[in-house]
Amino acid sequence: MASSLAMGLKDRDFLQSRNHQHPQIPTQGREQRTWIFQPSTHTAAASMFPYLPDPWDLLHPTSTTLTCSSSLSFPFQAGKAHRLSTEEREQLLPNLRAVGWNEVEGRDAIFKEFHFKDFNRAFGFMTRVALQAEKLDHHPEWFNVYNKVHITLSTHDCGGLSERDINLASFIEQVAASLS
Ligand SMILES: C[C@H](O)[C@H](O)[C@H]1CNC2=NC(N)=NC(=O)C2=N1
Repeated sequence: MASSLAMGLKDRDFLQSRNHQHPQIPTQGREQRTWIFQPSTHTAAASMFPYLPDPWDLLHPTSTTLTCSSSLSFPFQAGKAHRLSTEEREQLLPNLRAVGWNEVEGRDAIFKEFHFKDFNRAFGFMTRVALQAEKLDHHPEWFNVYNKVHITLSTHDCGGLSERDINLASFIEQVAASLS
């Protein structure tokens, strides 16, 4: 079954409430979720720091309707992470490779190097990613110099790649696209 790199932005509270309602029945097969984003608010801070994200946008992501698809089973953010199976890797990794993510040699992790126009954009990108990472309780390993950001994703809790990394990579792609 096809899966999409566009799946992202899965809200932990939402997942937990789904899990709470149906704890014994993990949903198998394709998941479709639609996220309706709210318009951005304009604040003094936003005009002073045009490339930093508006906190409203981070809590209520903006102005786009995003349909999220996943062929993987529910839940994945709540509960223990599991390493991606061979089948899941075959589905998901080509999508990631297509947008510049590569597997790390000698380690079960993925890596991508991002370039921005300047430091402001790089730091705005990192700020958005950091806040989402904290919300998901899933954090990137990263390195920044001026306009470059190197990101490695792996799940320490299970010692390798999990769907949490795919989810975060998907979010990262959306943020990078919005800043380029
Ligand atoms: C205790 C806490 O939930 C864990 O340490 C979280 C935090 N952030 C994390 N980030 C990443 N990349 N992998 C993890 O396994 C992980 N685990």
